[in-house]
Amino acid sequence: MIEVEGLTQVFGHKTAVDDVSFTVRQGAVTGLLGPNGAGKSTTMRMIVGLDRPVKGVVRVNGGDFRRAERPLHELGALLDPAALHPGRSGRAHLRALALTNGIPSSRVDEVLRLTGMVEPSSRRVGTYSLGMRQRLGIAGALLGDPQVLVLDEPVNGLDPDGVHWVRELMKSLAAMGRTVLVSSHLMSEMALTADHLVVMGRGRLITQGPVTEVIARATQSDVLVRTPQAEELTAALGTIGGSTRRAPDGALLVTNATAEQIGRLAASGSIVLFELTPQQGSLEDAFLALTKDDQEYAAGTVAGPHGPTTGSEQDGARR
Ligand SMILES: Nc1ncnc2c1ncn2[C@@H]1O[C@H](COP(=O)(O)OP(=O)(O)OP(=O)(O)O)[C@@H](O)[C@H]1O
Repeated sequence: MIEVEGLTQVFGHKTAVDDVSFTVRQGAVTGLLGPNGAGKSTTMRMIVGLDRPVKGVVRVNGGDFRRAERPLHELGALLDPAALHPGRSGRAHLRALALTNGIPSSRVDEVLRLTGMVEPSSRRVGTYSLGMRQRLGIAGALLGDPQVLVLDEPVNGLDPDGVHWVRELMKSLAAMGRTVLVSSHLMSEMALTADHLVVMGRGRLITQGPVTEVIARATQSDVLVRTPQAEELTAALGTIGGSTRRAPDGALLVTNATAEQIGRLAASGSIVLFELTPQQGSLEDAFLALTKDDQEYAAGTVAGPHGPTTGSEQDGARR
């Protein structure tokens, strides 16, 4: 378990993380989401003890991870794969890590096999692709077979096979009772992987909770209805405060009424229904709704050959 209480980090005049509190439970994958610059990496760096918060407390399995006797058994982290020594081979990098942490070198071979890195492990890290660095970083995080994993953008640069592998790995670690905190910008991937979410924006906590709850809270849940008696159904729904609009394919999208209410209304009014399907918003819809006021770097749209391109990370839609 990871407990974060009132975590705050300041860089010069910038409050990168502002009084953030959340809990990452064991036995689940928790996704840490937020727009660029939201403070995710800074939060993760404080959790793993790389940076000291100006305020707040982090507890890993109830204690201070920086005082752990066998840190790699307690917590494994993937934070910055670019920070690997380019002149060392992948195997040498892991061996050095293992040696300094009292881990047998047989475990190096195990994690190399687990991450599909046996073949390139004798090559210098400087020759690795981004995806290979990610795999080596994950191998390092797994080296101590830790109870807690903190992975910053682990699927960045991985091919579809690698993305699938990381997803299954995280799920299997959670199923074994481990604590997994992972950040990603890939909402479709997070929707498939995470059980819980922590959403940040501009350094602050926006929301946290089970994925389905976060989506339900942030998106409108319509019910899709197909009926040859759309007008009658719309009128009937009006009596209970429901409203309808047309989907592009002609179906009705009903707001402010549950599938059960619609079914009952239709039955009592002898209205024929061909389909009655609750629609759930996507995680991407929820993310965009939750963070719409917290986009530090909002891009503009390309207006076409005669219009200007507005907004960019450089010209700063910073508010
Ligand atoms: N060492 C640092 N010195 C100064 N500012 C920093 C430093 N590290 C982070 N920041 C700033 O703190 C804010 C949060 O950055 P952080 O990298 O934690 O965000 P993030 O959510 O991980 O973003 P991204 O999704 O783009 O990786 C940003 O405005 C960033 O520029």
